[in-house]
Amino acid sequence: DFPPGYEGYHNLDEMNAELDTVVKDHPDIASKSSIGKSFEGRDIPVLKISDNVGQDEDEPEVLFNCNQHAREHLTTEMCLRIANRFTDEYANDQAVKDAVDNREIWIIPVVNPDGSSYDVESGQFQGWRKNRQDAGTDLNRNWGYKWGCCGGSDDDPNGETYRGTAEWSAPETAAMRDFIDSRVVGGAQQIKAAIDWHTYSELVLWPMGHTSDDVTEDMTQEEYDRFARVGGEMAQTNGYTPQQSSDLYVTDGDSLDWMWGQHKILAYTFEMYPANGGGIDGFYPPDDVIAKETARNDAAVDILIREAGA
Ligand SMILES: NS(=O)(=O)N[C@@H](Cc1ccccc1)C(=O)O
Ligand SMILES: [Ca+2]
Ligand SMILES: [Ca+2]
Ligand SMILES: [Ca+2]
Ligand SMILES: [Zn+2]
Repeated sequence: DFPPGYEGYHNLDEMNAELDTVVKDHPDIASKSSIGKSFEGRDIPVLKISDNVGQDEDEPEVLFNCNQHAREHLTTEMCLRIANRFTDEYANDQAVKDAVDNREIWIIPVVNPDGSSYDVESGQFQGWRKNRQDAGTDLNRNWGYKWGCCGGSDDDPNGETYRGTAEWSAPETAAMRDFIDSRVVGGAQQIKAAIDWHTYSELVLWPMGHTSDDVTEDMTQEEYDRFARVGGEMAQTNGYTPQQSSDLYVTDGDSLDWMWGQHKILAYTFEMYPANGGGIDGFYPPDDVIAKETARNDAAVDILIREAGA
């Protein structure tokens, strides 16, 4: 479990219990299911929030996914903040009610349950990033858009950005693919916008990651400009720095390139608090920052949900 000073973070059992409580307290607007299993056989839960939650309604869909990278535990707290806010506030916040009544919101708090569990189970942080398949695959280099194309990942299994043996070789990314693919209804992808949450550096990132070019075969100038405009709006509200993800460094097989390249989902990564933390310690802020550093993103989340209907 998490060490002393970190009790406020949810381990896997606590995360699942939290989702169950949300559904129990709000059965008409929340439901829980699984998108599949991790390498070690753990469920990867997904929460759906919407009016008439048991129906697939013709409403723009939005995806928030967290904890692709095991040690980035603050992101799980971000996903749980979204889950709680859009259910608890439904009755008394008109903006929240409008969002829930006119969107279908999907929340995946832990994409990498094996890695996340391994990172804390000894009671001492392991600084682990990858999944727990063999020497570990970096899930954010294993997605299937131009996988391994561009020097943005490692072919050494011991490397921190090891891309895996093939695109989708990690069960966790394959489960994400299958879930997102399943949201194509009548030939149209229903998920219009997404945030893939990471830590740390306080950045709002948009595709493409595999090249530093703004315009590519899969991104027009207009589409790039929309990413930048909305990214700038969101960064305005949380004080993060907005930029193309490749401005940070080139990546291939990352989530954003596939979500946009394959499905034209307006997909961002938020790198959360701290701005800089001096190496490994930056991944482990004490639990007394959770409330502030998750609420800090409420307005950006609202912008993304609005934008899904644009
Ligand atoms: N969270 S992080 O420190 O690993 N940074 C991310 C940054 C990132 C996120 C999304 C697309 C490209 C790059 C990474 O996967 O390297
Ligand atoms: Ca609905
Ligand atoms: Ca729908
Ligand atoms: Ca509705
Ligand atoms: Zn990350």
